[in-house]
Amino acid sequence: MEMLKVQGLNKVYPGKIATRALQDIELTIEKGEFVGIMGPSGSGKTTLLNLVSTIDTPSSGEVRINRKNPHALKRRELAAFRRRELGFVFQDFNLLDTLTVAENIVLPLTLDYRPFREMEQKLQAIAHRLGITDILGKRTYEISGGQRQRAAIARAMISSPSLLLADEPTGSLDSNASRNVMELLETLNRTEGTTMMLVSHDPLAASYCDRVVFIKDGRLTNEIHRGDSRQAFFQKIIDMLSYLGGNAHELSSIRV
Ligand SMILES: Nc1ncnc2c1ncn2[C@@H]1O[C@H](COP(=O)(O)OP(=O)(O)OP(=O)(O)O)[C@@H](O)[C@H]1O
Repeated sequence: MEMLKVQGLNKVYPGKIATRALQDIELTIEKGEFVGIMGPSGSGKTTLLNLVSTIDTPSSGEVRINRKNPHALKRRELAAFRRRELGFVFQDFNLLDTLTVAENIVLPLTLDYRPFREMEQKLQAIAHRLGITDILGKRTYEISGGQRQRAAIARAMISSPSLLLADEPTGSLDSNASRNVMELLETLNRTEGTTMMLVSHDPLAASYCDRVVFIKDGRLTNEIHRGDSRQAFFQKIIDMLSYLGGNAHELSSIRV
C-alpha cells in the first residue's frame, strides 16, 4: 500500500527572480518503508519536506498521505490531520522547556483531547519502548541531546502516525548519539512498521534507510537501495553524493 504518493509536484518561490525549487517530483513511499532524501545544499530537500508535511503549499501537483490529500483540507481539519497522521522529528528537537519530558511526549494527545488514562497508557508504553522511563519527570534542559531526541521521537510516535518525517534528526548530535538515534528509528520502523521519510546531509544517518533518493536542482535524479550491508550502502551513498557534487570530502568512513 502506498503511504506517500507525490505526483507532478512543483514549487516556485515567487520574487523579483522566481526560484523554481522543485520540478515534476514523482515519489512513492510504500507502507513500512524507510526512505532517505539526500542532495547538495539548495537542491530542494527542505522544500519537499515542507510540502509533504503541509507546512507549505505546492505550486502544482499533488501530495497524498494514506490516500488523503492534506492540501485540500480546511485549516482545522489539516491541524487534526497533522496530529493524527504525521509525526515530526527535527534537528533541534522542538521540545518545550517549560514542560517535563512526559508532558512533551503526550502533547499531541493533549491537543486532541484524548482521555487521561489513554495518555498515561500510551506514554508508559512508548517510554518503555524507547528506554526513557527514568527521565519522564525531568525538564528538557536536564537531559542530554540524545535523550532529547529520544523524547522527541516518543512524541512523534505516540499517536502511531501513518508517516514519520525526520528533518536532520542527527544534526545536533555527536556520532555516538547519532548512531543510537538512527538505530532507534530503524528498530521502530522494523517493529512498529512505521513508514519513515528522512531528510539528511549525513550519510551515516541515511545508511539506516531502506532506500535513498537523491535530488539535485529540484529534480529527483537517482535512487539506491540498501540490500544486506549497511557499510556498503554507506559507501554507495558517499559515492553518489560525490558524483552529484555533494561534500563527500568532509566525510570520514570512520563513522561507519
Ligand atoms: N522561502 C523561500 N523563498 C525563496 N526561495 C527559497 C525559499 N526557500 C528555499 N528557497 C530556494 O529554493 C531552493 C531549494 O531550497 P531548499 O531549502 O529546499 O534546499 P535544501 O536542499 O533543503 O538545502 P539545504 O541542504 O542547504 O538545507 C534554493 O535555491 C533556495 O534558495
